[in-house]
Amino acid sequence: MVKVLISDKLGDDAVRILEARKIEVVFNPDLGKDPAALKEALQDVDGLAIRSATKMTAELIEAAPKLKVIGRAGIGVDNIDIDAATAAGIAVMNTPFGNAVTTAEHAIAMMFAVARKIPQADASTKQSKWEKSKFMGRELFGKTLGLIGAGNIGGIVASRAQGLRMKVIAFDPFLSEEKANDMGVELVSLNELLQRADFISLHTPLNDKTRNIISREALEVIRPGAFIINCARGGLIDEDALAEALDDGRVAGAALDVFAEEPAKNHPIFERENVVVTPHLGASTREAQENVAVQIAEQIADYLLTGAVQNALNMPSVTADEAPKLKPFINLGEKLGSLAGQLVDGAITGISVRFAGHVSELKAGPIVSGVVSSALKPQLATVNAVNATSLAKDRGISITEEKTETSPNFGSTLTVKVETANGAFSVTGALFGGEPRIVRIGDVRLEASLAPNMLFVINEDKPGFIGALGDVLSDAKVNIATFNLGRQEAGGEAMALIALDQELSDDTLRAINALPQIKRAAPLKF
Ligand SMILES: NC(=O)C1=CN([C@@H]2O[C@H](COP(=O)(O)OP(=O)(O)OC[C@H]3O[C@@H](n4cnc5c(N)ncnc54)[C@H](O)[C@@H]3O)[C@@H](O)[C@H]2O)C=CC1
Ligand SMILES: O=C(O)C(=O)COP(=O)(O)O
Repeated sequence: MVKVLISDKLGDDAVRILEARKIEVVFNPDLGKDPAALKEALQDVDGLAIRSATKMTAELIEAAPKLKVIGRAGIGVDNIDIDAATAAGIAVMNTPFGNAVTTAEHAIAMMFAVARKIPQADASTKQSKWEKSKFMGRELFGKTLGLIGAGNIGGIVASRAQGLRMKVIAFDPFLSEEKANDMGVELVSLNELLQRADFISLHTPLNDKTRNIISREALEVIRPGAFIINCARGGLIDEDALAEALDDGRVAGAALDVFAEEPAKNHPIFERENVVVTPHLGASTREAQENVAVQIAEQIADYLLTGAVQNALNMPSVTADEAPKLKPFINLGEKLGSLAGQLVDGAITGISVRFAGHVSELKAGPIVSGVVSSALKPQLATVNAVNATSLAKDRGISITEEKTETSPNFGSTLTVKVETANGAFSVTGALFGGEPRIVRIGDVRLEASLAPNMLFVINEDKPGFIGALGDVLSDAKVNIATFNLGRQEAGGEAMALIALDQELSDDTLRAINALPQIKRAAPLKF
């Protein structure tokens, strides 16, 4: 039975959805905070659903031998070592839209809270102080809001702020002018934003480019009296420099939902009067949590049960409709890649996949990943379908695809060509009753299904060879299951793919290679 662990606080709907799909669920919402216990619990799970409290480090990923998917019920994935997950063949998914509105609303709420000192006024009033003049605020109308990052959440914040009649400018190097125009947002440089914005709100992911984007230097050029709102990630701001800027008045106030270290307790910035804080509540509404719980449970179940891939950060998407159509071709591609990868000599420099017939209408990415991972397997033990194309790229191996709509003799064929410095090897396959068959090797037609143990032979097409080969195998007590022959012309070069019931020993292989007609004999494993 497929097993999924939920190690963070997730809506009950997630458990209901997974169990309805006959998945065993272990729901322990406190496990994410206890890495040692989490490590133990990861031993035998196929899927993991998390929020931000669970930190999926390389060490934990390594300790999860069966894990196939990590599902983040939310947006930010900086708590997951995606490179380590990819290397381990684990799909990483998030729910990019489920909590975006809620988080944008929190940013707007925080902007109001810090501009009108609502939390401070609330606390004082409840202490019966009635400090009306102490809590003089700032109006948002007509002010400039500077967004650092204007994607999903930033875009929603922009539209809400425009409703408040604020002027919205943004620094986002990946946002096109066209999209910014559609949003009614003026694109500016980071420096210009810092100098012009009355309110600055952060909405980028945390990565090496964005870490400390509000640095000490940035705080030095910031428009005096600006407010900063951060509902994205703590690591985006140099917190020590912010504390100083708050103290000397350069920054009028800060509203922080997120912190470099979480949970943030006794943080020095809490002592500042002009700071409003919440405990990473951006996504915490009933609506958003329902959305992300349902979405991640469905994505994890789909992936584990059908192979459909949605919202993955390290794999191409495959819809639930596409998955069953792709599956047999992925299998065929893997077999062809494996055959070619086992037979080429020397480091692979290029892999090409030719799609002919109906298969050319399917999504190529997952099939190509299957081909590349199985072709590279004999040379790269760590390769898998998730990391195959990126590993190939790192090694300078060219990956090409070609599509033609017709396939003369079959409904669909896949041809895989693997190149090395010593030459190229190409093999074509098709599906017969949904099962992979080899239909051509190089220019030679032959028809063979694949078995766990096989022998590939190239020989001179002369009488007596098959009998001699049969004798060697029979002496070694190796039974021939199927024998598939092909040749271009009589008396020329012939080829055979032979399925064996037993594994070949080195001695038997030596004896086969010693046969006079033999040009090449190589064992294959599938
Ligand atoms: N406080 C909370 O509870 C929540 C926080 N978040 C955080 O909000 C972040 C943003 O979420 P979305 O808007 O959905 O992501 P998104 O991917 O739609 O938008 C991010 C934007 O940042 C931009 N960007 C990337 N690198 C940049 C850089 N170096 N400088 C400036 N802009 C850059 C991108 O081009 C993109 O437009 C998430 O990554 C997550 O960390 C998300 C949900 C809840
Ligand atoms: O979705 C995100 O990126 C968030 O930061 C939300 O975090 P949470 O699920 O509330 O721990």
